Amino acid sequence: MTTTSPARQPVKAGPPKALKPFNNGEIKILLLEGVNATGIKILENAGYQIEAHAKALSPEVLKEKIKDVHAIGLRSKTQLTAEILAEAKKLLVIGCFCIGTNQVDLEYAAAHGIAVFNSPFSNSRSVAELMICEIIALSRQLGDRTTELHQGTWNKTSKNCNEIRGKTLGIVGYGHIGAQLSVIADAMGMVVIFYDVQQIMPLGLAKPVDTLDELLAQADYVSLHVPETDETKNMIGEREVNLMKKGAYLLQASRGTVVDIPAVAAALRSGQLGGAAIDVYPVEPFANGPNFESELRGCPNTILTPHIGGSTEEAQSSIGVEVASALVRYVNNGTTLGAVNFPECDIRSPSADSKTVRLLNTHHNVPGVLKQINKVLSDFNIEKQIVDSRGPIAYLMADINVEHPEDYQKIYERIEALASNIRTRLLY
Ligand SMILES: NC(=O)c1ccc[n+]([C@@H]2O[C@H](COP(=O)([O-])OP(=O)(O)OC[C@H]3O[C@@H](n4cnc5c(N)ncnc54)[C@H](O)[C@@H]3O)[C@@H](O)[C@H]2O)c1
Ligand SMILES: O=C(O)[C@H](O)COP(=O)(O)O
Repeated sequence: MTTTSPARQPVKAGPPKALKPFNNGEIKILLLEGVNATGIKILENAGYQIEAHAKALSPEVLKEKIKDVHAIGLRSKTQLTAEILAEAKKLLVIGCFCIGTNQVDLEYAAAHGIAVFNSPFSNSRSVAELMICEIIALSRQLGDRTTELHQGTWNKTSKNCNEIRGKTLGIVGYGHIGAQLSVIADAMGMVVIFYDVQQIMPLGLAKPVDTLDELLAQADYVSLHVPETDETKNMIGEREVNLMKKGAYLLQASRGTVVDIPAVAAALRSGQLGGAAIDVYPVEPFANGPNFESELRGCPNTILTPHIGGSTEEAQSSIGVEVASALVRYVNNGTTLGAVNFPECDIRSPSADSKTVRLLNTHHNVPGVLKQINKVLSDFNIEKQIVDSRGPIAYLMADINVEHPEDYQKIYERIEALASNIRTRLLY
């Protein structure tokens, strides 16, 4: 006789519980630098109180405004230094509605239990397309021709104007943008080489080179796509420009600190560089207006753009959705997936009919912490728990079954009182 074991029944899960903050009251969020309407809508639908500004705020005004908010959304201009963050006593989370996060003191934020999210690749295609446009524009001296004609000068010439087909593009930093640029340039018949500190799979016919110097010596066009770090500061200066082929072109849309501007301006004026397209600067004006000073102004065949690499409707719209959704997930559920300065944790939502309370605890990553936390929680049934660490900080999410709402305050106070505590939240 054969027996068949009964089919394993899935545990019935009801609709997920919409968790509410126990100790934060109404969530207030400050949005700066024209965060896209797609993001604002998601935050409005979450019921948050929103104050949105089209521009960055001065540090003095920001210091005041940040005191009262639980979340802040910004782009590349707003500098969230330790000094400014020190004023932000209620701040839970920062959303960088862009790729770069160098404008935020990430370590200070993590040490104070503030998670930071960004949009790692929603504007990569926009930047890559601008680079392609500029490679051709530099090769045909379009900037100079259009300026001359606007001034009434007809200057029909083919001197030093070239096709890009068969020319060598050297990409420095083969990440999201560099790789995207590589694919398009390859399809347009360029020879692509790249240099990256990591070993990355080449796309199409692209080939890695071992050193930056090697790339500079071989490329007709050098395009920079590295982040701002101590190592990339002034990565392209007088020495590097002189290693480039005479008449080669430089494209810079990474971060302003990566290029030594006076060295590049001198090379453009001497003819060592045949042209440059620069989108980012060591110091960028605080607001739009006639306020841009640079040695690059007036250099030959030099395209200057005001940090617009990622400024397309498509990029801004998807960044709005991506970052606002991450903020809502963190505030409402405690999920840190995608955080750039926090351990990444997530647990399944409890069902709507449960008596689950979710504990979120950022703590110092030291021995014995979990023993202390679980001592507090041991009076209750822990349904799920996850903890992860990143350097000196750790983050714990725990769903606990709590029968009596009067126990919420007790749990909160006892966890907050632990010496290891950085920040505690309860959602119920
Ligand atoms: N101009 C704009 O509007 C605009 C828009 C988006 C991004 N950016 C900037 O572009 C840069 C690149 O963005 P991404 O999304 O491609 O980043 P990414 O993190 O995907 O890629 C960066 C790459 O650079 C490499 N790298 C780091 N240090 C290096 C070094 N010293 N030498 C060589 N390679 C190094 C990394 O290994 C990585 O592969 C960032 O600084 C970002 O802020 C500017
Ligand atoms: O980091 C980025 O994504 C770019 O520098 C674009 O920044 P922005 O959103 O301030 O234009």
